[in-house]
Amino acid sequence: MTVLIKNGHVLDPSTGIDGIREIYIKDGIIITVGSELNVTADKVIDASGLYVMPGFIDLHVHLREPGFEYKETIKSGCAAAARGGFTTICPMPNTKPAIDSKEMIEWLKKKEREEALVNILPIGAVTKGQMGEELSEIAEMAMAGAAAISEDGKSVMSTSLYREGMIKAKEAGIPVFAHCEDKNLVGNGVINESSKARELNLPGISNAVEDIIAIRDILLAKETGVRLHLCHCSTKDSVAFLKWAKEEGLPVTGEVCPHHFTLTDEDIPCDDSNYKMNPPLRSKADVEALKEGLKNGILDVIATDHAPHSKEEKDKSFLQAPFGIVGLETAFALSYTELVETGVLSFSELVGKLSTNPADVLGLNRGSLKEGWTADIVIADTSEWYRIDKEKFVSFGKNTPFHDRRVKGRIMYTLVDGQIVYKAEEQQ
Ligand SMILES: NC(=O)N[C@@H](CC(=O)O)C(=O)O
Ligand SMILES: [Zn+2]
Repeated sequence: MTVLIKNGHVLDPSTGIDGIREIYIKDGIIITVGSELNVTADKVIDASGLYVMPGFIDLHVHLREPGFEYKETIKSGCAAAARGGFTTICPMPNTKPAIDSKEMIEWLKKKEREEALVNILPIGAVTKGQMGEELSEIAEMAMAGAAAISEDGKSVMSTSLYREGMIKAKEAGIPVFAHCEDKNLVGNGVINESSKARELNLPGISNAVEDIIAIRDILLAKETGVRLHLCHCSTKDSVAFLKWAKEEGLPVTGEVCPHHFTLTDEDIPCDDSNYKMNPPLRSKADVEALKEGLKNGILDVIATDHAPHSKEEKDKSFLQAPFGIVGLETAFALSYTELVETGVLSFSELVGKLSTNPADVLGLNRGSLKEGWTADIVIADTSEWYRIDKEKFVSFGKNTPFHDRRVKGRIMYTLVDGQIVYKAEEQQ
């Protein structure tokens, strides 16, 4: 099976290519990237006027299976990923049961082979059942294919247990992905602690809830030498701590979600739980610091924290609805519009944050259009403004604050292993 992608503007920070090229693919492998290749192929994709990039890699998604299939399944989550241009996704372990054993990782890998449209790299829980009491089988999970460990959804509050887990992760050669939230400090907070919280009469979540754990985890990484990745950074001090960690030469990276650099707490119009997520939408000063962090390379990765919930759950009030919003099908457009159109990042830098850098966090041979590498490729149109329509989402979750938002950046094709797994309606 051969594929030729013609006339597209290839944008690949890993090779520095930024211009019109042809890509020739055979049996799922990129054979040649060049000009006037003079080859015939079983399938030709005309990418005139479009950008051709390495497939995006999302280090932070929630697929909800097993246990919460009414929110999302592996199949529907993968379809949403493909529609969003993501060719590899890392599901977090906060399912029921939690992904906390070799058997559960093997189960997920089997599901990937049987029904996943995109690559799945599972993340194992730090503690058994995410109960924070006993470490899970970290070495065994790594052997079975866990790409990292994380307690996402919460922090491991026992510092000594977490330190032990980090040592195990280092021995197993996998990173730790940290959700930074001090459980004792957060109380019943549901929204950023600010005038908005007072206006809506809702209990607040202060920046310190995140910052205290962020610096603790960085210090633990310094002591143990484990590779640490801070999930969904939302505060200016998280960025400052990451900067310090990098200056110290620690193997620490940071991720930010599109909603955290696109919206502030001031944008919350009323008691609408589509604006409720963890960490919460923060202040203007925090958003500015996140953008600055993206620009100067302190924040390496853009991840979605795709957190689907049912309509019934999200129809509840801010106080009662669960935390989380969907992100796979809006991430590229929001990032392109908010960062590239405004000049915060070059387009190539954005592609780095969505593909090359997340690949580097996990040490993957992906996130590049190098010859000889797997043909995981995304093709996008950035020429036209359009409005996000949640009714078009293929994710079961429609819980987004971005319905009807004007954006640029539409995914036209997604290829995994050289196979088209998504094609925009307009191209069908
Ligand atoms: N981010 C969220 O608000 N929710 C996530 C958990 C998480 O990523 O912390 C979820 O699983 O729903
Ligand atoms: Zn989290």
